[in-house]
Amino acid sequence: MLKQALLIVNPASGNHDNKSELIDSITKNTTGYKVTQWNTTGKDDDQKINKLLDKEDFDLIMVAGGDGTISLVASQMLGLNTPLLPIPLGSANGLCACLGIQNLEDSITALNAKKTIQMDILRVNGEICLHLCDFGFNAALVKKFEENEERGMISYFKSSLTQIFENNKFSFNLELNGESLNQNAKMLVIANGDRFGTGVKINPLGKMDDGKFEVVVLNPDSIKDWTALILAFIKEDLSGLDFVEVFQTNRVHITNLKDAVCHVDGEVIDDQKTVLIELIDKSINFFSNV
Ligand SMILES: Nc1ncnc2c1ncn2[C@@H]1O[C@H](COP(=O)(O)OP(=O)(O)OP(=O)(O)O)[C@@H](O)[C@H]1O
Repeated sequence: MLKQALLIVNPASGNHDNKSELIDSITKNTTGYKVTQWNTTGKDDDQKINKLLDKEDFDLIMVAGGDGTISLVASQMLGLNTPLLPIPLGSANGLCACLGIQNLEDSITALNAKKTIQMDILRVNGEICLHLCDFGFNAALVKKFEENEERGMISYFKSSLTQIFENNKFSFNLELNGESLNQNAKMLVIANGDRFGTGVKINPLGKMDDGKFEVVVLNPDSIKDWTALILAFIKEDLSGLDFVEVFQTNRVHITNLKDAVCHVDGEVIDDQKTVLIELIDKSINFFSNV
């Protein structure tokens, strides 16, 4: 007897010319499943997905979209045992990058290998966060991208250089592991995963199923520091850099003293003066290739 799969598709995510063929090939490649497709609408999708999941018992949930769509579906699956197969059809796909899923073929590989992890989930001021949340340098880039039409790696590189020369300085108070720490930083990253969607490994210690997350404080101040940081990213090893500190925890309270821009899984959230980030006691069963 065929198992039941729900395929949730965001028709508006990413920028794929051949999206409908990709969606068709998902159904063709999931042999053994009867696939029901449901498209997001951009309005009250959380409630609609909640109803769908309530109405029927699915054996598999597939989500084709970007981080925002995967996060939306995941937020309705807390406490469910049903595995979630992410299919990277967004523009950045940071979460999928951390799961070793770069494209549709990788999703199918993970499905066929039946490899899943019980992924830790963070809550950031009440909102679900699967992948990472950061303040300062990278969040300002994400915000520029949201406001700008320009896309692609060249534009990302140009914006990064501008940001380096702008040299915006931020400071934060962190309450974690029973300590209160004041930190100056160009960027503060709260990471469940190990990398950005661009592939840059910002958190080499990151494991998404280890019951903790990392707080990475980066404060490069000179061209020499930035060069050392870029080399460290290439080597995927941030150890030995005196302007980088990494803390592991399951709860941090952040006071954003100089109003750094913040984003959660790629969605910019402005005016976050105080932010509580904690691991919640429920995980989600995600297909993964790592
Ligand atoms: N049918 C729809 N029409 C327009 N917008 C939609 C529709 N369905 C969902 N959305 C919007 O899509 C956004 C989420 O997109 P998502 O993050 O998945 O993709 P992305 O932005 O292309 O990728 P990434 O987050 O990886 O950069 C939400 O803002 C949601 O409101």
